[in-house]
Amino acid sequence: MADQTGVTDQVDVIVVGLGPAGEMVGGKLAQAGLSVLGIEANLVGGECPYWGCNPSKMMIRAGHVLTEAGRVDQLAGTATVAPSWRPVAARVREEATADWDDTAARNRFEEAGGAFLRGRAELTGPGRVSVAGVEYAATRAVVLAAGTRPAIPPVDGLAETPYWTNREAIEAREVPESLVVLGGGAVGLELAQVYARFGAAVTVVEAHDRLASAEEPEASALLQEALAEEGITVHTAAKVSRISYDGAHFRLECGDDLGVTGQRLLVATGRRPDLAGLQLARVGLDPEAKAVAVDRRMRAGDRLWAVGDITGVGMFTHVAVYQAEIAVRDILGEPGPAADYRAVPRVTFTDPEVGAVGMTEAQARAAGLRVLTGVSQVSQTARGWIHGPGNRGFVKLIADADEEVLVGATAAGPVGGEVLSGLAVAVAGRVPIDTLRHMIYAYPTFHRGVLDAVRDLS
Ligand SMILES: Cc1cc2nc3c(=O)[nH]c(=O)nc-3n(C[C@H](O)[C@H](O)[C@H](O)COP(=O)(O)OP(=O)(O)OC[C@H]3O[C@@H](n4cnc5c(N)ncnc54)[C@H](O)[C@@H]3O)c2cc1C
Ligand SMILES: NC(=O)c1ccc[n+]([C@@H]2O[C@H](COP(=O)([O-])OP(=O)(O)OC[C@H]3O[C@@H](n4cnc5c(N)ncnc54)[C@H](O)[C@@H]3O)[C@@H](O)[C@H]2O)c1
Repeated sequence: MADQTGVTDQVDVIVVGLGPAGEMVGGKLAQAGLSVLGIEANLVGGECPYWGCNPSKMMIRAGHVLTEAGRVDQLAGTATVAPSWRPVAARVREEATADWDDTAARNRFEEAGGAFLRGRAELTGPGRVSVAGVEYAATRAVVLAAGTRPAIPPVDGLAETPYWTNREAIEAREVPESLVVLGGGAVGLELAQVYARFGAAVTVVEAHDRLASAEEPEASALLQEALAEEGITVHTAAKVSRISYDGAHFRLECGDDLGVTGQRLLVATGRRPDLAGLQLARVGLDPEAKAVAVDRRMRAGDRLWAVGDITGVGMFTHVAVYQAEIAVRDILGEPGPAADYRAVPRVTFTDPEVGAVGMTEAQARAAGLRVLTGVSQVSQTARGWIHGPGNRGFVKLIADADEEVLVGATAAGPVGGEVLSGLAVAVAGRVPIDTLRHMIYAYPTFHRGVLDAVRDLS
């Protein structure tokens, strides 16, 4: 096999899937001296560098530049802005993805000492995996790191249409005249705003009664307002009953009185692992489960570990690589802390950017905590006032009144994901609220809004 180098049928460790999680586990175990076989069906690096985090953030960066340039008239003179998708598509091709070529990542893995096999793996039993009918055995560990794929809802007609997932949206060489985005979560919102900023007439259709429903309701309201201001149409609580395509346009039927049309349709309704395809039942695990259940050391069974999105936790690259480090330590028998998800940070890179960590207010109340909340508005801070146009946002803190620590926080605004950093430390480190109230915050920063929110806790 052309893609097969130094592959033997018995190794210490087999890693199934070389996305951010599997690449890290495989590379580190190989560097530690174990014989590692890494199996990847598609591109070494996974979803994040080729169709996820990196190219989408390059697109978002370009959209932000356009919007900032549009504010010159209000702040600094005059500017004429003429959006062009050409440099964006070129940068995604040339800089982010090397035209979807994983040679560099594969070399990196092999230079770390791993043996690489391109193919789709399935489990054949404990410690055993097969690819294209050839079986491989691992004496020490099989690590499942097969990630997820888009969850396509069973809407009548959808499967017969040429809909986009994140992959086509990232690979696009042109901006459609109109785009319908099904799903108002992270993928849908980030890409909806990018495409709108480059001239598409965008409609977001969300089943839940608010956008970004995993986050604070204040974040949902903020995003809805910001998107509307940019001309994006948002339908929430929309139940799509049928989708059709007439060769030029998609049409979504949402009940009796709403029909939505667009030249392209992006389906962004979540992601699921393909557990049946991995033949999970052959190692005694439930292939119908939503994710592979793991303990706090990423163990999923006898000589079996799972890391990354396939575990259903977080579904972020930073969680995937966090779990990978824990699995590496556990497989090597090294000491170190077990997984702790109390302070998982997450950022939706819209404008305003929504950063959050730990629990939302609703989650804290559902957990039975005696909850205090504190809110400040970016526009009412000195920095927000100086910033002017584009200063929408807030800080919301969730505190455990008995423990006198923060258990969650949201920082939404121009650099919400960066403001989040201190809040993530406060939640992870259980910094006493009294300390947060009496420490010094640099003037005039966006993060000074945290002090106003701390003072507002009640
Ligand atoms: C549009 C978009 C934007 C995103 N933006 C961000 C962001 O800004 N920040 C963030 O933290 N996260 C972001 N994410 C999420 C991030 O991409 C994932 O959390 C991350 O890629 C998970 O890594 P993973 O290794 O678990 O899985 P994946 O990256 O999905 O990698 C799994 C790999 O396993 C391979 N595979 C699957 N089945 C098999 C098999 N049977 N045999 C062999 N190989 C197999 C796949 O081909 C794939 O390469 C984004 C996702 C999307 C879709
Ligand atoms: N910035 C980031 O870190 C980032 C960016 C993009 C994606 N991601 C990750 O990728 C994963 C997938 O993102 P996603 O946005 O696809 O999933 P998601 O679960 O975040 O959002 C999916 C949305 O689609 C809606 N939905 C589901 N079925 C629907 C239907 N039939 N009609 C209308 N709406 C429907 C849901 O209510 C939800 O709001 C996320 O878990 C996220 O962790 C992260």
